Amino acid sequence: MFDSVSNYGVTGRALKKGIFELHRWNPRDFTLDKHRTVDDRPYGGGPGMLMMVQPLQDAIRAAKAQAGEGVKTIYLSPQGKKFDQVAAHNMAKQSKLLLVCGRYEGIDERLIESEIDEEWSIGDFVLSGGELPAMTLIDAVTRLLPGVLGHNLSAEQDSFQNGLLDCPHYTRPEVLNDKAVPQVLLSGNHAKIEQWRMQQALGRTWLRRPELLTNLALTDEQKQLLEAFQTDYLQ
Ligand SMILES: NC(=O)c1ccc(NCc2ccccc2)nc1
Repeated sequence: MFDSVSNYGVTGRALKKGIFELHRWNPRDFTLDKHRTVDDRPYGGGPGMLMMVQPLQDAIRAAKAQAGEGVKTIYLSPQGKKFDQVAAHNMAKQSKLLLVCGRYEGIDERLIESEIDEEWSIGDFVLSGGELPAMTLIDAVTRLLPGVLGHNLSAEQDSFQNGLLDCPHYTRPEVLNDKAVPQVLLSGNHAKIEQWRMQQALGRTWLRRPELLTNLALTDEQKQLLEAFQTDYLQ
């Protein structure tokens, strides 16, 4: 599964450039029985299985041994803290991250207490494993590492970089399905273009995710731009 972040795109290139390393540890390789069992039954009964403790614990300990000092161990689960761009920025400052991906109904609570530093969730939904959340985290964090994105600028302007949704984007042709590109974008007036983009980001955040605005301290200029957007919209 992790080939998708190691062999393609921004993350694949960053790996190739040596900007980050990715090591995989599969509990199945730490099994001691001939069936290579990695699941186990839950005490108290109930549907589903849990990750069997011994292979997972041994895999985590082997990964920590290889990582050495200063590794932060993260468990991906629906019970974790909600991952967002601020969390991605903080994680990008960590030199070593160990991502534990659960399957089945998860892992023994005692393993979380003894081995996990932080529990994170990428959203309020349940997936069949923690691998896709782990790859989501790898992608979001890697993009923030120096040298990964062509222009660091695009990382800053990335939506959610400044806590706002992104502005709309346009490319060729100038007229598409009878719709023209907003004139300001063809004007070459970069101050006006930047202002228009900020106004669109503010307006779209107000329309689609107003709760994001409550956490932001808008500058006077941003307040004016948003008010103008709202007046126009409510016309
Ligand atoms: N929302 C998420 O980040 C997420 C993480 C993992 C996951 N599935 C694996 C799993 C299920 C139950 C308990 C622990 C792990 N689904 C969603």
